[in-house]
Amino acid sequence: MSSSATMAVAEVSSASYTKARLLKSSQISSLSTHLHKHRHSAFRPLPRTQHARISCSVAPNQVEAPIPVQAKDPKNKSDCYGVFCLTYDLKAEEETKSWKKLINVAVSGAAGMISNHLLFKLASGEVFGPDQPITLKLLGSERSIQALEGVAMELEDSLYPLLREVSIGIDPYEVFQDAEWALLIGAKPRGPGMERADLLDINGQIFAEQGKALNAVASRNVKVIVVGNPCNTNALICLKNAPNIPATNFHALTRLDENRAKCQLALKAGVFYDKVSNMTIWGNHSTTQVPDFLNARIDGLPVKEVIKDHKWLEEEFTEKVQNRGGVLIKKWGRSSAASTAVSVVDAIKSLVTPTPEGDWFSTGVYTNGNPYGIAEDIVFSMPCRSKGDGDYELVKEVKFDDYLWNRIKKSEAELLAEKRCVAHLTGEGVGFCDLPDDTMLPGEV
Ligand SMILES: NC(=O)C1=CN([C@@H]2O[C@H](COP(=O)(O)OP(=O)(O)OC[C@H]3O[C@@H](n4cnc5c(N)ncnc54)[C@H](OP(=O)(O)O)[C@@H]3O)[C@@H](O)[C@H]2O)C=CC1
Ligand SMILES: O=C([O-])CC(=O)C(=O)O
Repeated sequence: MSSSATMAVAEVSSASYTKARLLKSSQISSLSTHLHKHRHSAFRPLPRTQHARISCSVAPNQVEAPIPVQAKDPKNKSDCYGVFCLTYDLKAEEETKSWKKLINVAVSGAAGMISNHLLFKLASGEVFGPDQPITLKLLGSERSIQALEGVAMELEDSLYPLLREVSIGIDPYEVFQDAEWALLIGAKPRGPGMERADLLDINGQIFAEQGKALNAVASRNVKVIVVGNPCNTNALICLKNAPNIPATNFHALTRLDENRAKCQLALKAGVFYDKVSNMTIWGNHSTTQVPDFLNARIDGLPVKEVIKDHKWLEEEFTEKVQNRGGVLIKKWGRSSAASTAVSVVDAIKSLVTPTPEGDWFSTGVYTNGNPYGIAEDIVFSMPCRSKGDGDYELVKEVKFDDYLWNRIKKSEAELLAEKRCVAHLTGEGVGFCDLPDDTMLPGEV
């Protein structure tokens, strides 16, 4: 069925929304963009017109007039934004076997810089594929709700055929409802003079609340990618607050570090970066992270056989990757946003497509029964493979030498200290911060 056939829409007035509060006219765009009600939201504008789901039963190459269906019970009607309230009966489309079932993707910090790149990639089909319709559920805050409306308007204006529904809200218990992917990007940036312990506490509270919300309302198999820093410990807090979701479903984003490491090795070896494989980032997404040149390969060969300057590998290369984010901030005046969004795309794709034979990817995952001897009960970046089903397994065939292992232990010590610092947020007692030294996020150098 052509996408134009699937896009037949109509709108139905619903008298049943008697409790509706009207948007101020200045808040209503010419496209009738609006927010629907938000149960716990401080910001609860409601539309003048209720749009109902439309049945669109068509045979291939035929477009039938859309058949209005009963407006849903307002209590059950999911929130939606503007043109995305005009939806399609996917069941009819599924009969054609050409579309997959709609997938629900929740994004926090949706009005931020990373999201400004990521959302458009998600909507375009670049991430989940050209036959995968998508719902975007965008989480903001009172501070960002206007900006979030702007984001939703830009999504409307982009006319993505795969983007079927967009909702915006400030309550994670609403926005995360039935989420199958949760991309947790929103977090307070560390300001001048702020202690790492303060950042852990402030952002930890955000991730504790969001973990609880996911636990309560998300799909039982939701995959969670934590981007907001400090992402490893935020991911740990999140998973501890979501005991009904498998801990293996939580990831801290270290894919940007992997991509940065591949780029530096390619530059040094004088090859295009697609020749670099088996790149592991071990540990924390911080300046203690360990880009592993012992197991990585260039054109199928061990890196150390291709790059003979081992001093460069141990010193310059490692520091370059660890500090790349900070150097970029100095140039740009803000942290990596586009390349982070690209790396989120890579991270998701690595989980939904089978890993190429012999290769692997890095992601920060829960260390429960890891084969390497890394401390249990933290979120640590390690080498993984996926069958493409959204899950992963740890790669066993990696080797260690003293250099690599000592570095891994340093990052492990940092993560254990971060964990002690947030014990009050993981339900494990009183938080006590004895961070080894004030190690930094990649962007803080
Ligand atoms: N893991 C990785 O590889 C990388 C991680 N990052 C991290 O990703 C996160 C987002 O980066 P980016 O999109 O560039 O940042 P932005 O500053 O553009 O957006 C961050 C969003 O976080 C939200 N936020 C939540 N709590 C607060 C708070 N207390 N104060 C201010 N804002 C808050 C805001 O949204 P709202 O008001 O809607 O809640 C804001 O829009 C940061 O933590 C950054 O350090 C960045 C690059 C790489
Ligand atoms: O510290 C930051 O916000 C930026 C960051 O994580 C990175 O560039 O890797």
